[in-house]
Amino acid sequence: VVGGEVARAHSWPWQISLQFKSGSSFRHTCGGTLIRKGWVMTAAHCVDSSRTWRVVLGDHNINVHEGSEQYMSVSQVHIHPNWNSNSIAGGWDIALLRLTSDAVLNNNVQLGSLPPTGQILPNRNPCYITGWGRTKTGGQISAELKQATLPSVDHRTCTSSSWWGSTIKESMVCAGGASESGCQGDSGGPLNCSVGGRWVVHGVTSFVSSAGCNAIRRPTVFTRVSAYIGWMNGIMG
Ligand SMILES: CC(C)c1ccc(NC(=O)[C@@H]2CCCN2C(=O)[C@H](CCCC[NH3+])NC(=O)C(F)(F)F)cc1
Repeated sequence: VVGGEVARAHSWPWQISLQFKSGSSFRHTCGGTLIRKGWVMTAAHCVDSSRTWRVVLGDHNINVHEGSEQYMSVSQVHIHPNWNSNSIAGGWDIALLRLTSDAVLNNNVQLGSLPPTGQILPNRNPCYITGWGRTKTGGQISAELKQATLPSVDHRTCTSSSWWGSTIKESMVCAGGASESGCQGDSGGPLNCSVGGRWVVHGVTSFVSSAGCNAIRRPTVFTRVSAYIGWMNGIMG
């Protein structure tokens, strides 16, 4: 996350760290959202390589064992069937991870709320991106979970020629302001939007400009969760 601030610990208790085994330890690669006790929603581009995954729940500083963490193995990766790893602009950048055991819900670990099918946010709806991604273009990932306000940018603006143009599909959400954005390592994590006084996960962090994370007129692009409710329910049962 570029800009914003370090989140108060466990204030986004559905945020997970997706990590892969590297030698004898695990490395953070993406974010994700706990949506059922046994299911995590993330980005397809995070899991389209065969690795040994683990999901860490209830984390704040990913480099420190704080005692609030739950370490879960992944028994199945369900990547959207239409996902094409050669075309991030094609959309479909969503995946579900089946955990080997159910999370224990508590103050540090809670389920994220999903929007109803088809719900589209009004322009400039208040939203926060959260993640342990890089804190500036080409920088290091953050040890502590960060948050930044990213007002949603409506489709008409985001698809205009001086913005992202036709790269943006109906199944995507743009959000970002001047200096705040997502960055590498935030992929797969939630775009948390305030709707009716409650936090609803409206986006899965998908991509930013290859010219820089907070490039002007290239807001962060998210998979629109409300376009995939049916698919997710079909998988999770
Ligand atoms: C559609 C096309 C014009 C296009 C648009 C944006 C990009 N962006 C990128 O490639 C930048 C640079 C590093 C990774 N990255 C990204 O946007 C990666 C997803 C890459 C998936 C492709 N393998 N996502 C993220 O960094 C983010 F923001 F989600 F955390 C690449 C191509």
